[in-house]
Amino acid sequence: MDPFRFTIQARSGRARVGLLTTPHGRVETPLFMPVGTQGSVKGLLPKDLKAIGSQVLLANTYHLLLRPGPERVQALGGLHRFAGWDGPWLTDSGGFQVMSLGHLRRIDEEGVVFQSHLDGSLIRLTPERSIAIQEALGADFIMAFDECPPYPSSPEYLKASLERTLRWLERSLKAKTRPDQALFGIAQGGTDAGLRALSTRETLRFDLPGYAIGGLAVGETKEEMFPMVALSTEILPEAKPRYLMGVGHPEDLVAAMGLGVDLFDSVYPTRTGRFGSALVPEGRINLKNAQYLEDKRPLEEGCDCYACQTFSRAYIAHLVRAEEMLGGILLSLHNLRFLHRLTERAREAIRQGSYGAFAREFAERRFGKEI
Ligand SMILES: Cc1ccc(CCc2c3nc[nH]c3cc3c(=O)[nH]c(N)nc23)cc1
Repeated sequence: MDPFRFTIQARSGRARVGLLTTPHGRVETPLFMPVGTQGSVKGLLPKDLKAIGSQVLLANTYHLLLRPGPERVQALGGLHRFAGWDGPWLTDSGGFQVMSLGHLRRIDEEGVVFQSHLDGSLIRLTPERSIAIQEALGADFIMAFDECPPYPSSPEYLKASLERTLRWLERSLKAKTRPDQALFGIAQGGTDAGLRALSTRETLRFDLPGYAIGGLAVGETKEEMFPMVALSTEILPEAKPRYLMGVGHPEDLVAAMGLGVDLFDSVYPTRTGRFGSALVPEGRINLKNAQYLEDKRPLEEGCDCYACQTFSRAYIAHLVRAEEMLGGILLSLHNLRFLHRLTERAREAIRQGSYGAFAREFAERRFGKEI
């Protein structure tokens, strides 16, 4: 039986509720995946992540290659055992992080050569090596080795890059040996509609358990990004999960779920939490702002998370000012719970056939009035 079955449970417009089976349990989509780049979601305990409804965690090939190394993680039982998360893991293929983090020295047909951002040593990543690393780490979902072109890029560059990414997808698939891992292809093409359609269609020639929409959330405007998301989900097969990489603002999740996206990731909720901000229905509040020092209310009225059930905005504002670790921890916990509650409510609305009303209500609260 297929270890990665995806069945649609309900539809409302283009939005859909899916059930995705993995070797580490079944998950319900649409869902948001917390980013644990180095094998840890910064400041949060796996048991607390489970308690707030996290289903799939993300880790990174680039970072774990540099430290502690895939062989060590494998020898210690793989990601699930090593990092104490027995639910599904997803690893990115490393190319994106090389572009955005490492000191990229060369990119050619073979792969990329980059300098480690830790010790400056030269490292080569190829499709074959990326797959081997992801197999050693043992994630349930692994990504094909791709190039995410910088934004903006010329149509000529975008075309050459997406063609190379397709050759790298073929090499990634050939290098795969584990049947208990699902390889996702990643469509590129930037914000050029013709090239986006071309890349998506060519990626679909590979029969894969899921497809990622890559090359977006790299600095383009929402006006440029969303037509590409809409175009992608028109072409991608209904029966397979769609993963929009790097999208994590609440309003963007609501819009993209309405366009039929199933999986999301972003560092936004945890990073903005560490920087002292809380996600609320109206948008975001920055607890560094003095107005919260007397505010007895929870971060968000009606939120069921430990931070909102236990502490006031005043206390968390104090922690943030005092640079106490607990400040960032409580805000990260709340922000992730906020996104998990958002996707839970979205799934419920889809089951009721009323996703449109859900999206409208969300937009009214988010954009209807100033904070
Ligand atoms: C741990 C982890 C962090 C981040 C990611 C996704 C990182 C990410 C993007 N983030 C924003 N836009 C993005 C585009 C791409 C892309 O085109 N290709 C790949 N491989 N990753 C992307 C995956 C895992």
